[in-house]
Amino acid sequence: MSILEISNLTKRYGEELAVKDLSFSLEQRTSTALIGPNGAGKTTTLSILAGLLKQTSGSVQLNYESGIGFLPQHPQLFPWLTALEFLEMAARLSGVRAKDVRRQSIKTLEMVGLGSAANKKTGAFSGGMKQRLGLAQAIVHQPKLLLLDEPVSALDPAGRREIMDLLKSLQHDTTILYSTHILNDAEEMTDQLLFLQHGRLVEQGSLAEVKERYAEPSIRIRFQDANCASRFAEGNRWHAITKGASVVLPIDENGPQMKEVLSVLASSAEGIIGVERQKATLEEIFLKVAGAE
Ligand SMILES: Nc1ncnc2c1ncn2[C@@H]1O[C@H](COP(=O)(O)OP(=O)(O)OP(=O)(O)O)[C@@H](O)[C@H]1O
Repeated sequence: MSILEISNLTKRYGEELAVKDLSFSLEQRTSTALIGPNGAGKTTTLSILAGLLKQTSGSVQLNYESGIGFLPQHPQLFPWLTALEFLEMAARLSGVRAKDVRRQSIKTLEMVGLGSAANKKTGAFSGGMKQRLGLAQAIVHQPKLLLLDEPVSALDPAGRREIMDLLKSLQHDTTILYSTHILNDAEEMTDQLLFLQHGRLVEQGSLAEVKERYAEPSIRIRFQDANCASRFAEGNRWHAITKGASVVLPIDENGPQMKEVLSVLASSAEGIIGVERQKATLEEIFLKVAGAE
């Protein structure tokens, strides 16, 4: 069952059309990545869904009663409060029962890796710590729907890893819609991908579907080192692209040219480690989708 249905959502800021005729739905307990370049309309969409902004037209239908958790792109924390004071306030505002506020706040701070900073003032927090506390206020009341605007962009790789793992652990009973610029993260946790460009949905589907749609037949030949790779690529007739110690050939592994490539590899190339089918990364697909507009 879908938990949220968005139909023909449009938002204008005066003359500026920030979101155009957007339709999609979120199935229960799935995660959806909203990706797109700067100004694509991600924040506008999430803010409408969170009820902070009113759409110009179109509908948002929420098919359940319980609350929503929202992490804005730049969470407002009160610098004079400690992390625990802030989170207790957020817990009360989002309807956590008075007797559970303290326990639930401490538990949530621990979940986001801020257990030892509970009594520090948020004014002294680093960007990453602020992001974690922002996430804590979004999940402190255990919402069934989480809307997260760039949840990991302010974090370093280790912090991103930790928060992605936390989000994945929430997935079993939460529906998550998050925007991100970091395509590796989207690749890691997503049941549905939504590509926004100039406010329009330009591509949509599961990661596997989208990858299949943009898959271009090619093979990657891995060599011991970059010298072997460039020697093989030199003067070749397959439009080879050398990438470090690998050579990518834009040919179909099941096509007629493959036999020829294999016979050259068998007879002359040194330092070959392996041959594999080349898979498109989300980054490459994103550039293609964005470039095609
Ligand atoms: N309050 C506003 N008034 C006027 N125009 C706005 C306002 N907020 C956003 N816009 C415009 O709407 C468009 C979409 O902006 P939005 O912030 O939703 O994009 P985004 O995908 O979240 O971008 P980013 O990745 O940079 O956060 C942009 O062209 C932006 O300039």
